[in-house]
Amino acid sequence: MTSKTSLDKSKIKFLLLEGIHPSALQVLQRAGYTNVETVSGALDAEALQQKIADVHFVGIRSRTQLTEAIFQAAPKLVGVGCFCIGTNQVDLNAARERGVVVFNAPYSNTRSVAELVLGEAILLLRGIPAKNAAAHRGGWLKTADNAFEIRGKTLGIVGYGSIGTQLSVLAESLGMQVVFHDVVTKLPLGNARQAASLQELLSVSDIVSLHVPELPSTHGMVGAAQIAAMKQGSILINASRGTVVDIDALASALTAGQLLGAAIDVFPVEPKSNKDEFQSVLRGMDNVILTPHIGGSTMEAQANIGLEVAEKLVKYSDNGTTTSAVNFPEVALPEHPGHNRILHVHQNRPGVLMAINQVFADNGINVAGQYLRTDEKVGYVVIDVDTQSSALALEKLSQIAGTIRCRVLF
Ligand SMILES: NC(=O)c1ccc[n+]([C@@H]2O[C@H](COP(=O)([O-])OP(=O)(O)OC[C@H]3O[C@@H](n4cnc5c(N)ncnc54)[C@H](O)[C@@H]3O)[C@@H](O)[C@H]2O)c1
Ligand SMILES: O=C(O)CC[C@@H](O)C(=O)O
Repeated sequence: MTSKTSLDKSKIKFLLLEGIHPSALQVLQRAGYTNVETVSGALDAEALQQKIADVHFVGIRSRTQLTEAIFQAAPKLVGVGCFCIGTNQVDLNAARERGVVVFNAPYSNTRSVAELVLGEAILLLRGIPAKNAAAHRGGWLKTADNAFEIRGKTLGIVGYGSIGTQLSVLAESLGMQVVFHDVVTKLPLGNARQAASLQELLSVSDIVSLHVPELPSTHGMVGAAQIAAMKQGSILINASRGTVVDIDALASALTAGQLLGAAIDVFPVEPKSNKDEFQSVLRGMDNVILTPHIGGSTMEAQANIGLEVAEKLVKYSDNGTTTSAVNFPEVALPEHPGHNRILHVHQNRPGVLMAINQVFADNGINVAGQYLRTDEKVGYVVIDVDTQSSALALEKLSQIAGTIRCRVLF
């Protein structure tokens, strides 16, 4: 599979889905990319397959599934921007094998999630969701029964990464004790401590909050057995991914009164748009805060994400830099004044690099700069050449066996 692109900016097409913040559009336009289509929601597979056929860069959030079939339908695609943290909605291998670079925003919404979780913990400890629901129906639940301060309570954080650590610091500032569980040994912040196991965390925590990525190993990691191991009267919060918690098991534990309450922001199946009905066995439970996957949805976070990811796409499109790509060899490149830059993505197997260099020797093309990074599957070579040599070099490099994609930047 070989393809070539060497387009001026007005011909490079961007498709931004799922209501990505206008800050992204501004970055693209400032950088000279005017061919940008924005769509407020996600597209279903069929509509996306049609629309993506002539697109070079696509921007998505968590609702758009970029599957192998979608990549097959996108011969011109060179880059994906996930305007969020999670990249589980993208088949990262399918992208890499086609030379499509995927970027995300690993930090911009972490504070928003941490703040939401803390707010929910306070509200649930006081029984506010149920009191609020009752008041809306004309009820008056004035009681201190089962209402607690957050001070002195133990917060169990599962997944001590960017969000988990922020939450840890904020929780301690409120006087909480923090215990965390992670598959990696992590430096505890403040007075937090790493639990010996998930089991231990569940057994000591008043509130358990989940912050792991969607992975095969996190699928169903909180099921009936783990919920049963939680303290009587404790609280479960999930703002990670819907596949992490067995919702039926959670509903049973809430009905049985084992848990005081829960806050769930992410679900195994989420509505495709704001017009579709949300279905869950948790609907109607007054001690459960249900939110529509908005942990990271604040104006601040979305504006920052728009800037961050759009800048990464622009940088890759302008000069080939792949720094912080989630599926691709990372190369930080200088500018290339006075030269054309060729980007060559190839299968990482013996002989390809030699063939690349042979092209320059055989054709008398002087190399002004060369940069290489590989991973186990893919090699990414960037070569700066004299402007008059780039067409010939592009033609010859594109013919090398093992070439996935070759294009030139002016
Ligand atoms: N609700 C929202 O709107 C929202 C917003 C942002 C992120 N998220 C989700 O939250 C997740 C976490 O975000 P982050 O930025 O903190 O990610 P991160 O990668 O910084 O941290 C994840 C942590 O989980 C740990 N981990 C992985 N597998 C584990 C396992 N099986 N058991 C225990 N720990 C495990 C990792 O070692 C890492 O420390 C994201 O992947 C995303 O899915 C949701
Ligand atoms: O904005 C979204 O759709 C996803 C937000 C969040 O889950 C993330 O992964 O950053």
